[in-house]
Amino acid sequence: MTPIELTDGAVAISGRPILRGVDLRVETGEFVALLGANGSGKSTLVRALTGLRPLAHGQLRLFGTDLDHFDDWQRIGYVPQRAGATSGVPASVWEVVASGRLTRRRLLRRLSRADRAAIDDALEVVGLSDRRRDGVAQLSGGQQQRALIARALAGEPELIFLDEPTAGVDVPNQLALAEALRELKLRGATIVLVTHELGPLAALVDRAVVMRDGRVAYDGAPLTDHEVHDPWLGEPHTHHHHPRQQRHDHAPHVSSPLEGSP
Ligand SMILES: Nc1ncnc2c1ncn2[C@@H]1O[C@H](COP(=O)(O)OP(=O)(O)OP(=O)(O)O)[C@@H](O)[C@H]1O
Repeated sequence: MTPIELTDGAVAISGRPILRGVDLRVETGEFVALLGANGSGKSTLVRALTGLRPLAHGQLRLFGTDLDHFDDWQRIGYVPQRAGATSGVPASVWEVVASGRLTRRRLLRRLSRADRAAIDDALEVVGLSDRRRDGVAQLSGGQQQRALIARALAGEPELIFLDEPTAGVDVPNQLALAEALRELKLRGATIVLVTHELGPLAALVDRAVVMRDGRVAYDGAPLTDHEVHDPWLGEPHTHHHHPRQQRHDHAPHVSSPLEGSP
């Protein structure tokens, strides 16, 4: 089942059009980077794709089911932008990660062995096993970000959205994050990641979707930062072909960071 199929999606906030004519299809196991300038609509698109922001127009299907009928939310993980996410929460790292297991647990049941194993595994993947007893407030910003990612991973989602996970994160933490995402990708997860700059994540990304003024301006092979700013992208692409086709078309001309990798 195709994880995401958005057709002609539009979002308006307080009557102002924010997204228009957005077509986005993401296949199982794809790692898609959502790029674009501040205010271009990346976060709004992710909120629309997770059902948090209603569509004014268009159709969204998640895992083959129309959003109106979709109720399998445990298949989806969402790591929102970090600002304020953990402020004032006197929880331990383990508790934060364990909270991500809630959607899989029956209310008022004790944690099962499977729950505990998933929590341990998530901590391991993001490299925070040794910090499990610490309060989240004791962690650096980058480590807090990893704890939030582990929380999403504890639910064992098949499709995961991450909004700016590397913003304000130092290089060692970016590398740890890239490691965690590589592991997720190896396990077959579908990943949609919002970012300004790919940095160490570039090698993992299969496809770049560049937003501009609430529309998809480019959908295809990942570009280097230099190419994203090239004048030939000045005219928004009208996005007629299938992304795979487009990626193929571009492959010979684009020095993608992926070329030559498996
Ligand atoms: N809750 C809101 N109320 C009013 N306007 C909003 C709201 N959320 C987003 N917008 C507007 O929608 C547009 C797109 O915002 P969005 O956050 O989706 O962009 P973005 O590409 O994610 O940018 P950033 O990188 O700054 O997060 C912006 O003009 C923003 O001001």
